Amino acid sequence: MSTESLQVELAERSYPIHFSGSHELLKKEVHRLRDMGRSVRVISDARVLDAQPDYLAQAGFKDSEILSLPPGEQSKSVDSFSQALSFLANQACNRDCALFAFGGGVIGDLAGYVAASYLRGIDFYQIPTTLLSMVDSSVGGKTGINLPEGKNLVGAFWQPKAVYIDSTLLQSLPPREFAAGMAEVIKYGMLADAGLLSDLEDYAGLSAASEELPDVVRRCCAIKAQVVADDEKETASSGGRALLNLGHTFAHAIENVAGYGEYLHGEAVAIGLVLATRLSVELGQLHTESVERVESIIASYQLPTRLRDPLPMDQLMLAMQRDKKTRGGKLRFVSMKALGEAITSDGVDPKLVEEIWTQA
Ligand SMILES: NC(=O)c1ccc[n+]([C@@H]2O[C@H](COP(=O)([O-])OP(=O)(O)OC[C@H]3O[C@@H](n4cnc5c(N)ncnc54)[C@H](O)[C@@H]3O)[C@@H](O)[C@H]2O)c1
Ligand SMILES: O=C(O)C(=O)C[C@@H](O)[C@H](O)[C@H](O)COP(=O)(O)O
Ligand SMILES: [Zn+2]
Repeated sequence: MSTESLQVELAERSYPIHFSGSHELLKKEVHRLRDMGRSVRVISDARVLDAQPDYLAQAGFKDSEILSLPPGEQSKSVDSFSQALSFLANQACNRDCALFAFGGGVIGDLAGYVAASYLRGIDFYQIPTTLLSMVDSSVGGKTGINLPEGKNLVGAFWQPKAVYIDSTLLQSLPPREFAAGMAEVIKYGMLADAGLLSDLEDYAGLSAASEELPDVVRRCCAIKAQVVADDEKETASSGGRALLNLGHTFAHAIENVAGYGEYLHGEAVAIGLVLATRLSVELGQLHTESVERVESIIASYQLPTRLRDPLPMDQLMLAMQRDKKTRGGKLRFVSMKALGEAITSDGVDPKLVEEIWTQA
């Protein structure tokens, strides 16, 4: 098992993802920035700061440099965005200020978008504290916030300068949040790595204490780093970065229609992965037994495979129309031609999609 850093190769915007010794490396970077006369600020949430009260101080941050927001998806909003910008402006942060995100995907996405926007762009670093943010959201530079009309409808591509992954932070993560992160891990197996998917079947469950976990996290980051390096801004006409969206056209509609926070992002992704598998079967790309296999893997990681209660079809279909992959009013999905090999499928018949929703 390698613990060496990975590099996201993006020419002058390339950056490392650190695994081993990441807390020490973070501390060094904070000192380096201060030695250069630069200021540092952190955006985090109250639950993370409660669960990890000493982590930031030990890395060299002062309390006055930290903005604490309420935990949860509701903080990925225009209001929190505005509050964070005012925090920086009130402290007279200049362009030499470096902003650190200490939290899960909500904090990372929000802080990244703040960094992309404040003074037209300042340096940004990711310190992910959830499994989901370690394997997915801290890497790749998709930043943004939600609107009442749809998930992640506002944002920017803004790459971090470095990502510091310290899996000891997961010791305080609640089991439901750990499971949510596993949904994105399963997604990587389904979209690009059949071997990872069978390993997940063999493990039949993982926790923060599992010896296999660091390797699983690194494998996911390696897939993401490669996909992002090949298609940073999701502009490939087929395949490319859009493949990381497997299950998400369904998932984002669920999150939006049920109300943000009702389903965790990972829980919605888990249901979306089952629906994307069903869609692939209906499109003639996968064997029907794949549905049972995917459901069984997802359930073995304590994730839902179905909606708790039905959601209104018209609202789900409307939310899907706002998906960023939609082109010329036509729905574009990520499907699979094999478990472990995703593809993009254009112009999927909305009637078929409605039929798939009835099985959610
Ligand atoms: N930018 C991307 O590429 C990308 C990828 C995947 C998901 N996302 C986004 O990420 C978000 C979901 O992220 P998430 O699942 O990390 O949720 P989150 O950021 O809401 O964190 C989950 C919860 O766990 C708590 N928490 C975090 N770390 C903790 C720790 N170490 N100990 C104790 N509690 C801790 C938080 O306070 C929060 O209540 C969604 O908004 C999703 O859209 C973005
Ligand atoms: O990094 C990507 O690209 C992804 O699609 C990763 C997803 O897990 C993530 O949820 C992302 O935020 C979705 O992006 P969106 O463009 O569909 O909003
Ligand atoms: Zn996701």
